[in-house]
Amino acid sequence: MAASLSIHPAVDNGITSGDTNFAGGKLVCKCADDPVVVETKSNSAHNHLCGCTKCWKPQGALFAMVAVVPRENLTVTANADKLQVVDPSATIQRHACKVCGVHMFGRIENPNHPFYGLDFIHTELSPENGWAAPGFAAFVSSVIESGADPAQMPQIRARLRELGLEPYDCLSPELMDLIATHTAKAKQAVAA
Ligand SMILES: N[C@@H](CCC(=O)N[C@@H](CS)C(=O)NCC(=O)O)C(=O)O
Ligand SMILES: [Zn+2]
Ligand SMILES: [Zn+2]
Repeated sequence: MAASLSIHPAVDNGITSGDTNFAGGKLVCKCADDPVVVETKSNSAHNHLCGCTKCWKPQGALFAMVAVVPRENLTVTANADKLQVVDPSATIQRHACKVCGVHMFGRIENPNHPFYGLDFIHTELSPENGWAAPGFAAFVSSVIESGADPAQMPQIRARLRELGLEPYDCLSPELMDLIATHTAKAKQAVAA
C-alpha cells in the first residue's frame, strides 16, 4: 500500500462514528475572511465517498465525501453573496464559494428527480462532531477521470474495503433501488 494514497482526510486515519443525537450544525468555507456559512437543522444521511469529477474534494484526496439533508433544513447564514453555481447545466446545482472554491451545498431543482428535496453537503466543512459517518464509496472507477492511474484501482478498492467502505462504480444497491423504485412509479403514473 503506497503511504501517499489519500482516500479522504476524514477516513484516512479510521472512521469516526456519528452521534445519533446530533441535530445538525454549521458548514464553513475555507476563506480566512468573511467565510460563507451554511447551517442545517438536522444530521446528515446517506454519507458516502464519491469518486466523480464533479463533487468537491479536498486537496490531494482521491474522493469527495458527500451526504444529504432535506433542503428545508438547510440555510445559508453568512456571506451568501459569495456563492455561485459551478455548472448550471448539471443535475446537482453545486453552490460554491467564488473565492476559495469550496462547494457549500448542492441542490436538485428538478421536482421529478428521485433525490429532489435533498441537498448535498460536505460535513468535513463543519467544526462540529457528530455528523453521520460515511458508509460506502460511490463512482469509484471515476477517479481515473480525475487522473488516478488505472493500475492503482485494485489497491484503491482494497483500501476502501479495509476501511469498511464497500466500493461501487455507481451508487450503492440501496440507493440504486430507491432510484429504480421512483422511476417505476413514475412510469406507472404515466401509463395509468
Ligand atoms: N464519471 C462521471 C460521473 C459523474 C456523475 O454521474 N456523478 C454523479 C454522482 S455526484 C451524479 O449524480 N452527478 C449528477 C451531477 O453531477 O449533477 C464523472 O466522474 O464526472
Ligand atoms: Zn470561501
Ligand atoms: Zn459525485
